Amino acid sequence: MSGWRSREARAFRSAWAGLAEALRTERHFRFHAAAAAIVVGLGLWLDVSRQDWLWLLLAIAGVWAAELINTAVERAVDRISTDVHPLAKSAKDSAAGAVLVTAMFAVAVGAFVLGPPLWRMFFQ
Ligand SMILES: Nc1ncnc2c1ncn2[C@@H]1O[C@H](COP(=O)(O)OP(=O)(O)OP(=O)(O)O)[C@@H](O)[C@H]1O
Repeated sequence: MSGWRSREARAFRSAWAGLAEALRTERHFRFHAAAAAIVVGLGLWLDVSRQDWLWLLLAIAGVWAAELINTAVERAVDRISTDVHPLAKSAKDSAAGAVLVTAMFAVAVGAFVLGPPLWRMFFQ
């Protein structure tokens, strides 16, 4: 393999390892992965439109990406020092806030996209 290709392959393997490690070690990430699996299952079952799939996938990707960045911030902060410090708290709280924002967006998308067909199915 050429140098460029092997560098790309290594970068891809590292990125994949980061995702796999988060799945293995981060409780919150596993929760989001399970939620995503349920949403995808519901989307298939309710046969949502292609446009709605884009919203659902955007919401899932946003939460996963924010959760991975949150994990990276937590580990980088702890790598520097585990001492209690207001800046360490601020960095971790901000990163957690990013996850919260994307999770709220995902809940809204889920309610808009899956709410009406679920309502029709169970109550009409
Ligand atoms: N070094 C620190 N200095 C001050 N406050 C901290 C420090 N480390 C953590 N905290 C506070 O504790 C909270 C939880 O931090 P922690 O590193 O345990 O992450 P977590 O949210 O429990 O995530 P996880 O369960 O994925 O490890 C942070 O959001 C922050 O408010």
